[in-house]
Amino acid sequence: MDKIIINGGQTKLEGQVEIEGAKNAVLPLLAATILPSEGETVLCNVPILSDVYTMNAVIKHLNIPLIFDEAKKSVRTQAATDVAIEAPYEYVSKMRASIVVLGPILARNGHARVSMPGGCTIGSRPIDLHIRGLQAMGAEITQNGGFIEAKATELHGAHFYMDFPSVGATQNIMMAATLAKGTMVLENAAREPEIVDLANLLNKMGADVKGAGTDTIIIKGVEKMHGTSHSVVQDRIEAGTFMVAAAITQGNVLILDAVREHNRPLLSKLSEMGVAIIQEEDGIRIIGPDTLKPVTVKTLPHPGFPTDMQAQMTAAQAIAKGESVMIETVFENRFQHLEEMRRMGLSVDISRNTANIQGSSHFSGAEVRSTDLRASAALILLGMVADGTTTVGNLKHLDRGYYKFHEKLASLGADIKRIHLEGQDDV
Ligand SMILES: CC(=O)N[C@H]1[C@@H](OP(=O)(O)OP(=O)(O)OC[C@H]2O[C@@H](n3ccc(=O)[nH]c3=O)[C@H](O)[C@@H]2O)O[C@H](CO)[C@@H](O)[C@@H]1O
Ligand SMILES: C=C(OP(=O)(O)O)C(=O)O
Repeated sequence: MDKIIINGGQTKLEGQVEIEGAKNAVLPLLAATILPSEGETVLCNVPILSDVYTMNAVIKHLNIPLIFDEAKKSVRTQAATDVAIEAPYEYVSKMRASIVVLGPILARNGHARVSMPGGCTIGSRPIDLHIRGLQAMGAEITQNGGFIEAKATELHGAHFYMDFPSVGATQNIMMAATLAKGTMVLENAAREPEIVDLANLLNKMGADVKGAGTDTIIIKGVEKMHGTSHSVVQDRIEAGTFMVAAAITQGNVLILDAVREHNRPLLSKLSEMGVAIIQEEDGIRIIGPDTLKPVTVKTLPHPGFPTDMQAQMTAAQAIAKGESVMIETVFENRFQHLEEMRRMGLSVDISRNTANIQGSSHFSGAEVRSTDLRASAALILLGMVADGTTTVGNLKHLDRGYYKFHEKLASLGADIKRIHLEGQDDV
């Protein structure tokens, strides 16, 4: 078991930080390597994360030769002629995003079996929209023994309206439609930058996808697809996490190559809090003020405020002068970090999906435990401004989405280290 130990209170982060390729982009990009029937695919700027190893294992299990060169941060796959049909529980239970292999396996084989993803600590993770979209394209879907099984003699295009712009359902339907007969029109589609990145890869592979990044995506089916090369888009959530880190420590940090367009809602809220945001040639500089102003934030699908930045933003609201409000509309159970933050002195009232946070200039270090991926980052952030020592445990969540997080913070001046305790496992 590992723990992160932070001596906080005095830190003012300074310097510049490099951001990895996006976890939430690379996972569907890896799933897309199922689609080509010829050639090699090379993905560059691949982040070194436990979720990437899990998705690599799924792809290899499907008979697709894959090499992950960590030194070059690249993944190479060879198109397979005999793609297997099943993604077992072993992988899907580790990572719900593995459900995005359903559409591509079905497109290649006319038959796919994927273990049901189930819920997770941040809320239930239903896949009704994935299923209804594939059914609209002619797939027959059954659920049995914890598996979802999809069969289609021939997938065809259709009009499908999603009553919520689900990221995963958009990706699954897009990928299934690339090799279908005719034209698929997907309305109220998710608009995240990671959707655009997937569409770009699919088009380089020979697919015909238009409109990604808008709420209507049109996919014209093609006969076959081929390998290509592609660089993964930058992780806007990792970039956003470092923006908040600079903002709360009265820091001055250049987030290298950060894309303003991808982080517009966060930058707008940070600016409302009094943070200086300067666009430079090499990235975006964030300068934290002496005192942050309180803000009301509501999470929404892109281009609204991302739920994946909610926990980190509450660390900023916690130290703002006055009362802030956080409304979480995407996942029903994503406030567990606030309970841990109470151990450090946070005063918060939580009622259903709304947290009223009383800002304070005094927090004290404590032993806390991360409950999910972004909770782990948020606790580390608050640990940097709390007096004394904060110890953050259960880091398996952090390792799903952040590469060398403590080393990057240390290089900006934080007093932070990671220790390994023999013989004790995360639970
Ligand atoms: C690997 C990845 O990219 N993960 C991201 C992706 O997750 P993911 O793709 O799972 O998120 P979705 O956009 O699908 O889910 C958002 C909401 O829609 C609901 N829903 C979803 C599908 C469905 O068939 N039915 C349904 O009701 C979910 O319960 C949830 O309340 O987008 C989320 C929302 O931005 C992010 O927090 C995750 O980091
Ligand atoms: C919730 C997240 O990821 P996932 O969908 O992979 O659980 C996240 O990245 O914050």
